[in-house]
Amino acid sequence: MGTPSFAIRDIVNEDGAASISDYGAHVLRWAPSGMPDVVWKPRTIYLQEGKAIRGGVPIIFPWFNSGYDPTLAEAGEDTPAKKPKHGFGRTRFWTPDPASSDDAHVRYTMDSSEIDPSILAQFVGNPEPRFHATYDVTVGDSLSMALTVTNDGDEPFSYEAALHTYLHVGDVARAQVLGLDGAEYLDTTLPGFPVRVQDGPIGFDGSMVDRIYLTGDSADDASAGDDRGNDDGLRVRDDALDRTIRVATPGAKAVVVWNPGEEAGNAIGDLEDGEWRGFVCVEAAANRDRLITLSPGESHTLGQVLSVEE
Ligand SMILES: O=P(O)(O)OC[C@H]1O[C@H](O)[C@H](O)[C@@H](O)[C@@H]1O
Repeated sequence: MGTPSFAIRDIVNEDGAASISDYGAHVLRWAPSGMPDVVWKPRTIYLQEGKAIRGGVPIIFPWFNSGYDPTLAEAGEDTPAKKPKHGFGRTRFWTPDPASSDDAHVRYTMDSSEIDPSILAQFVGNPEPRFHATYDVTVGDSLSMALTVTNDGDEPFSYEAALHTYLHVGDVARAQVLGLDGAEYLDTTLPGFPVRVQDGPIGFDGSMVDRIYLTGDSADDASAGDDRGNDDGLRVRDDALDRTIRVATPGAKAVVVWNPGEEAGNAIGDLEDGEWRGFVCVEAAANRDRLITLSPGESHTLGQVLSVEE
């Protein structure tokens, strides 16, 4: 195998087109044929080892933000901050698997033997986890992403994960996230992350929105058969581009919704002023006390499927 490089793979077929970076196994953009991009990319993409790529679909693994240990939380203690922020999944070169890739599909792998033991020691419940991870991206008129982690060791371990998808919208002020009405969420913009209940669609007024929706096994399950207008599932309505993006989250236990708003958005070093208006992040997640625990030999797949409503 050669030295890892910042290779970018373009997947183009008659139904859609995507670009994927080996660094981070990071989907940089995706659009169904003839449509504006659905997965958002900033005007400039900075590729630098050790730094996360902005936009696209960062893989958050094996902890979210600075990490969360439920045992410590139950004991009333803070989890010591883990580094790097959001885990190492987005700042590693993943290994492409050409034998399992074609003009619609790319597979990447990563093995715990490639990771520094001092970083692995930060896993919840097991300082010496052994695992392999597989990331499958399927490109067409929908985009499917699936992160599968398998416990190859003799002891259980736990991890948090998210597919931190930046969805392109014409103007976030004219966009709404639908399908979470009545769902409980942690408002992580406030001290202590108070639990709130979503009332109606989620809108964006230029202040930061940063929420973890406690949807259960999937957002679709959470909204099944309810009478609050959630029956059509999780989606983003974009009045500026006059379209609706559907977001399925198989294997997720939470959904994170994030837009930094004006002040924090303009302060992000790898974004130009005003670029925060062009996206909303809707993330298939398993984080906080909804993390995933794998027994020896067990696997879990966290997925996200995007499509544009006809
Ligand atoms: O700037 P990043 O490290 O990519 O993090 C961006 C954002 O990710 C998630 O959506 C978190 O909920 C936010 O708290 C965080 O600010």
